[in-house]
Amino acid sequence: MLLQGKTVLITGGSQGIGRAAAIDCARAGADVAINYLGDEGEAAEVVAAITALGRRAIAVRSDVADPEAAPAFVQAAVAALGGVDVFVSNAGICPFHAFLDMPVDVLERTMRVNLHGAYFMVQAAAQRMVEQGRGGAIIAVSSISALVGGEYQTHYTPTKAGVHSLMQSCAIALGRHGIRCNSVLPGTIQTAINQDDLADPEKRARMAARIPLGRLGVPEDLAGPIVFLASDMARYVTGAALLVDGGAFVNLQ
Ligand SMILES: NC(=O)C1=CN([C@@H]2O[C@H](COP(=O)(O)OP(=O)(O)OC[C@H]3O[C@@H](n4cnc5c(N)ncnc54)[C@H](OP(=O)(O)O)[C@@H]3O)[C@@H](O)[C@H]2O)C=CC1
Ligand SMILES: C[C@H](O)[C@@H]1OC(=O)[C@H](O)[C@@H]1O
Repeated sequence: MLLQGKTVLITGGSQGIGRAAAIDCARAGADVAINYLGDEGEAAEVVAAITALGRRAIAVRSDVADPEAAPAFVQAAVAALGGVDVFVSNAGICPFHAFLDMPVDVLERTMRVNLHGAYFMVQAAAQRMVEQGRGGAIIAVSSISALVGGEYQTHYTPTKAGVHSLMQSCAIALGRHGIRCNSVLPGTIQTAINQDDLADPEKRARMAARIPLGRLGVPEDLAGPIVFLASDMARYVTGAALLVDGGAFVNLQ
């Protein structure tokens, strides 16, 4: 099994992409700690699903935007599961809004959760990995939006470009410790984050029409690429960005 004996930490693991990644990491042999913010019931379901696979799991409720949350999450995972081998920085929000009247609080919250939150969490995980002295793998969930714009995502796309850039710089800073840092760039994946946006049938059809593989993504489409980057199969891969978008990005005409 690709992640046998590893401990994986995932932020935003209670639903969507984080949930699918948490369960597939467990299926690949890992014990898993998830962080989440809102629904305790959903987090408990993920823990139950992982336990049913014969792996250990914990859920820690905290806001990734809070700098104190990062060391606390890592410490809780170490206390319960024994260490940190893989860290997946996934938690994120995308409150769609027009540019010209963007409220300051929406802009700042999006930056704090998506970018500052990723920074604090990745830093705390890396500190622990360096202390352990056995290397590790860090994967950030960036986006196709790191490479292309969105009319109602002017506050969001810079955070995703930032997360991608964070992984590139961390690959350099942490390479000497045997810690690999990569990002995945999902296209449009049907989750709670875009439920309202994709409720417009015309927009949904337009988004799907530009995807060569012929459909929008589902969270499970990200799980395989994340497990791969977490595993020793990717042992010489660092500083890379893996588009997981059904081909949407390359489809100009
Ligand atoms: N869906 C898509 O099309 C794409 C998504 N992405 C990225 O994937 C990541 C996951 O998104 P997705 O699965 O779609 O979204 P979901 O809304 O389904 O899941 C988001 C997860 O993040 C958690 N979360 C949100 N805010 C915080 C916070 N402040 N602190 C801790 N946890 C938090 C949520 O917890 P809770 O539910 O408890 O609040 C939930 O577990 C995001 O970074 C997003 O930007 C990238 C490209 C495309
Ligand atoms: C939330 C969006 O639907 C989703 O998030 C992204 O990062 C991409 O822009 C997707 O379209």
